Amino acid sequence: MPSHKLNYFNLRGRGEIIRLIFAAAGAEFTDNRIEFDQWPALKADAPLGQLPYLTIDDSTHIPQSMAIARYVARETGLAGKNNLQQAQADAIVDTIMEPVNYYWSNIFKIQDANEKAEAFKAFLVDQGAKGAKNVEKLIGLYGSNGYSVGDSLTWADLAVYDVASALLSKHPEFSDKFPVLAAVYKNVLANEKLANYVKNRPETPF
Ligand SMILES: N[C@@H](CCC(=O)N[C@@H](CS)C(=O)NCC(=O)O)C(=O)O
Repeated sequence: MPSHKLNYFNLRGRGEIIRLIFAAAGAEFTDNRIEFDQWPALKADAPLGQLPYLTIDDSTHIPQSMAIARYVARETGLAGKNNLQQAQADAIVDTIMEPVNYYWSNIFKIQDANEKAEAFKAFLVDQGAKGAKNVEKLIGLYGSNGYSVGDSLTWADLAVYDVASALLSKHPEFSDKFPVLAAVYKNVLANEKLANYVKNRPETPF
């Protein structure tokens, strides 16, 4: 395997799905966490002036979190066992990313704390719930035994875990509403490598 360096802020954000894939595979990578005050001086090095980007063999740079995650999943055998499973995993990830992208574009940037809390509450009952139901529907069609696709771990499980953990840590009551997501979440944490990674990763606000 070539060498990999993930360049991202010291946050989970759009970079954590990529770290989770490396961790699940037990694959080596350099986790280059950039502090906000370092970023202005480094921005010009990023292919699109944004993070994350992945540096392969110290020479090639790939931007876009989902393109990087899909590449790492393929490199590590976590993309799905065949072309069909890969499409199923992609469909699940795209479905999860719809509410997540809505959150980043519309809720995250609200400055006023009360307004933000109200907007987040509304988000959970509309975009959030719709996204979760759609993901549960796809997992019902493609997955089994706590796996989103087929009967083994794929990056779709890690995407479900990443989003569900942000939600379930603040709103544990959602496990009753979304039992299929909660089962994938539990299954991911039953994986020793992932449980260790999650236990030892840096604490960040999001
Ligand atoms: N579509 C891109 C979005 C990347 C993005 O919005 N990155 C933000 C951080 S999450 C960023 O680099 N912000 C700093 C900047 O634009 O200078 C992806 O998924 O990677």
